[in-house]
Amino acid sequence: MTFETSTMTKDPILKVEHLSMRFGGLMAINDFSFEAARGDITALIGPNGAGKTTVFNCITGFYKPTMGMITLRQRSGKEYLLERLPDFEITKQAKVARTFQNIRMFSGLTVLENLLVAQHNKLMQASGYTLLGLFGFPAYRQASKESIELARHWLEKASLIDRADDPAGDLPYGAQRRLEIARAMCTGPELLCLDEPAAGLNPRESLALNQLLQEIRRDTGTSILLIEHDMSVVMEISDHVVVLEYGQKISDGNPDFVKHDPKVIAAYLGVEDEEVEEVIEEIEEIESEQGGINP
Ligand SMILES: Nc1ncnc2c1ncn2[C@@H]1O[C@H](COP(=O)(O)OP(=O)(O)OP(=O)(O)O)[C@@H](O)[C@H]1O
Repeated sequence: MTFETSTMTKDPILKVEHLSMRFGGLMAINDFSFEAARGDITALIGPNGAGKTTVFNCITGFYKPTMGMITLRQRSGKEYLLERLPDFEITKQAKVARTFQNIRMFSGLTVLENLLVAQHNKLMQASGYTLLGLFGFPAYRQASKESIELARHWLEKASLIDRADDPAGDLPYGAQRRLEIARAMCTGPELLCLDEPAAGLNPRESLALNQLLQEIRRDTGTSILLIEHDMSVVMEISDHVVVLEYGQKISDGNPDFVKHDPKVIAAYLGVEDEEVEEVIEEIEEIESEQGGINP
């Protein structure tokens, strides 16, 4: 289950090139390009309505972009042009998993059952897609055993093992968010896309989320792309931050670079360019007093 960090390369797993998305008269994304490195946690941030979810929806196949190329390169070297694939193939073949801004799970099923449902494709394949296969094939029995083991593994990682037999809908909000991530991990993704995973979490739940994501990166080498408004999460766990404003990229670099970038500060605070220097000075003062800032 562990990934050899020594074999981890910094080649891009995802390349988004000249992406544009038009909704009628609105150009929601305009000639947007960025790369996410394999094994990194890359954060996509920006003010409300900047276009972050639209970019996610293009990557995961919910929208077909008006223009542009989205290339996913797996560890094996196999490449997929995501803008040409239907969404189910993006999950199944290209191995991109996602979670949503609003939690989506089977709340009447148990926590464990939610993770087994996520492995449905693998189990059906092992059954040979026949009823007889479901009952008779040793391959199915083996796959079924492996699915339960994988589910238990991710329940432990997400600190949910004690709740395995409870209905998913009974879990507290932060635990439901971790369940969504555990469920996505059960599909064995190469790229995990998380849409605002920290939304609505209290500080303790937020810390548990940070730890889970860092563990996923460290132990599996899975690349993570996340949209997040909570800057404490972004700055704490990201290797790379890309900033969008009005559908265009305004900054791209490591968290330290981005949080001091005048363009980012101006975008978040809505101040004029000439006021930015003044604001940076104020922020630096606060930073030296408190030991950390958010743009
Ligand atoms: N299906 C759609 N049809 C029409 N306009 C849309 C659609 N989806 C998004 N938009 C518009 O595209 C722009 C970007 O929206 P998007 O949801 O991608 O921004 P966001 O950065 O994710 O915002 P937030 O942080 O508030 O979630 C907005 O002006 C939004 O109203």
